Amino acid sequence: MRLEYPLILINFKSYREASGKKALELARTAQKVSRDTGLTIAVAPQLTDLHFVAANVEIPVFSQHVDDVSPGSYTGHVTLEAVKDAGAIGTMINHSERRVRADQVDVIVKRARELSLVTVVCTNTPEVTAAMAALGPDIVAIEPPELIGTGIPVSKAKPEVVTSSVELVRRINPAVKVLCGAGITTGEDVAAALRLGTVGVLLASGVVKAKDWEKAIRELVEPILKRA
Ligand SMILES: O=C(CO)COP(=O)(O)O
Repeated sequence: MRLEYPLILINFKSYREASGKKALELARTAQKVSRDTGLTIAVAPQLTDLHFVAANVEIPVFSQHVDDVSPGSYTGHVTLEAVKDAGAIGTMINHSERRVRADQVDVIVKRARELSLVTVVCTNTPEVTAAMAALGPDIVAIEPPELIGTGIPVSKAKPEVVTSSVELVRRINPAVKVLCGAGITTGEDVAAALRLGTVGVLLASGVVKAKDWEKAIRELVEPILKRA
C-alpha cells in the first residue's frame, strides 16, 4: 500500500475508549471519513487489536511499537514480521511513551525496509529528529512530550520546534517525511502543522477521547479539504 499525503495518523495508545470492539469501531469511523473526503487517515490500534482491526478496514493500519528481534525464541516480544502478518502496513517506533535505543531504531528501520513496512519514528526535539532522519525511516514525527495529552497544540505552542525539525530533515535526508504531534485537536491545529512544512499530524486524545468520534475527525480534516 502506498501512503498518500497529507496523512492523519490516529494513535489509539492504551486508551480503554479505543480497545477491543471499540478499536474497530473507531477505525471504521476513520475509514468512513477517509472515504467521504478522499484523505488518508491511518490508525494505530493497540497491539492486541492489530489483526482484528487490519482484517476489517482498508485504511492504513500501523503498529504502535515493535521490538528489534527476528521471529524465534523471544517470549513477549513483537516482531516486524508479526505486525506484517497481522495486516499492518508499518509501525511507529520510539514513541515518548515507549522509547527504544537509537541502535534499536536503526535495526528496526533497516529490517522494516526489507519487509516493505513503513516506519514512523517519533522524536522529542529537533536534534533527535535530525539524528533519527539520518537513519532513513519513511517518516519522523516530532512530538514534544510536555504537550502530549494537554490539548495545547505543538503547531501553535511550539511552531519553532516543528520548523527546525523540518529544516534539519531537509538538510540531512530530504526523502524523510515529517509529521508533528502533541495536543493536536482542531482542524486549525492541523492547518497550522501543514503551514509549518509537515505532511500531516500524529494525534491521540483529541479523537480517542472525543464524545463523537466522527464529528471530531471531520472537524480535524475540514481545513485540509478547503486547501485542496
Ligand atoms: O502522543 C501523541 C500521539 O502519538 C499525541 O498525543 P495527544 O494527541 O493526546 O496529545
